[in-house]
Amino acid sequence: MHADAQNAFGVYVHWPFCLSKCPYCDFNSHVRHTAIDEERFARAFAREIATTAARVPGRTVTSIFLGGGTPSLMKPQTVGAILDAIGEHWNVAGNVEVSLEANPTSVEATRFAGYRAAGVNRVSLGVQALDDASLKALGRLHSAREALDAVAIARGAFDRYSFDLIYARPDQSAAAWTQELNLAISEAAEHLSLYQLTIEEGTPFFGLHRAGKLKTPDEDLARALYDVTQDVCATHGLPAYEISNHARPGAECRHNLVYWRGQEYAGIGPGAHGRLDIGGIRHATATDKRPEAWLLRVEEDGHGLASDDLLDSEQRADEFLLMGLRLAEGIDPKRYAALAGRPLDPHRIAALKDDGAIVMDDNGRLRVTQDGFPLLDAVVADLAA
Ligand SMILES: C[S@@+](CC[C@H](N)C(=O)[O-])C[C@H]1O[C@@H](n2cnc3c(N)ncnc32)[C@H](O)[C@@H]1O
Ligand code: SF4
Repeated sequence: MHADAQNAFGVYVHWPFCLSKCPYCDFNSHVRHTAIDEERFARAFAREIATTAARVPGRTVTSIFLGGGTPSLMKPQTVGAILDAIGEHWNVAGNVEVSLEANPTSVEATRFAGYRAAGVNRVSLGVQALDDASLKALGRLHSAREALDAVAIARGAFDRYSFDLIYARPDQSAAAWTQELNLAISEAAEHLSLYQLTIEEGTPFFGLHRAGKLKTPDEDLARALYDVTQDVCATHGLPAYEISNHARPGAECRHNLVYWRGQEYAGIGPGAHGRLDIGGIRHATATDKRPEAWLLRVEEDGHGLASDDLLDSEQRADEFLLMGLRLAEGIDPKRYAALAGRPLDPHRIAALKDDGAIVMDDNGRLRVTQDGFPLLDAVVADLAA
């Protein structure tokens, strides 16, 4: 049986606060200049977990991801209270993966030891760049040295750690990125997330880009940077298992695989998304993004849901395609057909194969090729049309 047929159930918990807002980021993150009442938030998280578990009881949690925002601003006791609540309302697999996102600015050894004692067994650090000028341009509060020190602390505290870098940054050459990537790989154990800088609408970078004050690589350079990323990582035993994620085989982030394989997950906390199967129907849930409004809603209603949409078979199949084709393992077209009630169009498959954008492998799985990945959105749009 292929791994994506196995039962998996993830719990995503969103901590929505950061020390400062990075100018490229459009995640649900907020800066507060007064102390955050973590105990009150922890009670609200526990309450929303209880309410969600009542909707999807009896699940065995295989992964938990504490994401943000900056979850490493939480006290270890807050993390412990959240993990205890999950254990109280669902079964938890013996080998559960529990990841926490950390910002190098808020990493210290004692705090990491506290997270480990609370049950976290994997950390993901937002390093973003390994040179100080780029970090400054990205509005980060840490230096490259501090980032590497945080990686060393992570290595000392956890068997499993990963870090994120952003590439295709303004003025980045392929030679400089190759050097930076080699340094990153020498510090990475098993997993790296390598994201191309996206200019998100509504961010300060968007305004600067539109005004011509921030230049991102042109198409050719972006492609060269992408190719360098694939080649250098694969050479060092960290092939891409997803368009932006690289791991030694077996060290993939199990939680993120839940999303990409179209499996079930609960979304807890402000602005968290979930996919729940209730009575054979998939629900797409989203909570209120505003931290304090979410808190009040949970205290009043037991949950902070802002929307709970039922996905029809077409929507479910499209989502399966969109997420699954990001993975190097691709998708099982039979599962698509079962979800959509019709197979993918064989003419479109043939045309994309002729273009070298997709392949059908020996196990009958449909996969996007390395040439196809930079055009992924177009490939998906073509197949789903
Ligand atoms: C939600 S952030 C959480 C990490 C943590 N708050 C930090 O910044 O260290 C997750 C990751 O998304 C990536 N990211 C955020 N905005 C991005 C953008 N506009 N383009 C590319 N990557 C981005 C960064 O690599 C970041 O580490
Ligand atoms: S990149 Fe991370 S630290 Fe910066 S605003 Fe976004 S979530 Fe916060």
